[in-house]
Amino acid sequence: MDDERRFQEALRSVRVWDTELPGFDPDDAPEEPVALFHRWFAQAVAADVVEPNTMQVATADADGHPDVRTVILHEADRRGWHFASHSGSAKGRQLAARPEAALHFYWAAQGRQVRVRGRVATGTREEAYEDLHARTTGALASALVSRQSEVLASLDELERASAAAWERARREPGAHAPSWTLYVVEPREVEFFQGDQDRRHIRLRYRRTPGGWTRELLWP
Ligand SMILES: Cc1cc2nc3c(=O)[nH]c(=O)nc-3n(C[C@H](O)[C@H](O)[C@H](O)COP(=O)(O)O)c2cc1C
Repeated sequence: MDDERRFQEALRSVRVWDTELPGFDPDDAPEEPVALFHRWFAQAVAADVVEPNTMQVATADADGHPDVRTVILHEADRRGWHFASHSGSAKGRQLAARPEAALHFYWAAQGRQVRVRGRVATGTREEAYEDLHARTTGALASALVSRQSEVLASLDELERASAAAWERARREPGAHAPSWTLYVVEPREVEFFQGDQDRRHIRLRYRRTPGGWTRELLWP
């Protein structure tokens, strides 16, 4: 059997939501989307969802071509959804030129998806510093290797730069990582999707309106 055939068989053998899924009553949803996100996040942790704090961030480049990657959620509050990265990376440059993003969470064990769209605010240098130094030595070492998304000549070069960054992070825990930047996606629209075995999926969208948030159901 060739690889393509094996791939197709593996693909068709996968079942989606072949498990007990939680319910979701939109009438019981709070007025603000971040409150529902907090509720769902706590339920994801309780349900042992693997790495529920990872999310996909979509941006667009100067030609309008979409781009997407995974990052770690650092906070979700009234301001928005926070993550951190290097200002010189592809996403950093794209956000500097066009500060708009979409976020995506998928928690498979619960058949839940959360989507956020909005403008992206850049945190201050102090906020980025505080955010980074509240994290692990590994996070600091990684931030000190600041050439994210540049072409790498060899794995040896990475090995040397990483070893030097770990050594510095251990010796100088207060070191600055100048390109490390905090980004906050300020929600304009947030959608909560609850999958259902009978495919009567529930979608609840929050839209920011002058008076606050409008909630509406969407056809699945
Ligand atoms: C689970 C996981 C978590 C990640 N977290 C971050 C993160 O918090 N910040 C970050 O800059 N990159 C993170 N990355 C790496 C990004 O996905 C991506 O490779 C990198 O940021 C370069 O993206 P860009 O070229 O679009 O800028 C993570 C990757 C994975 C798989």
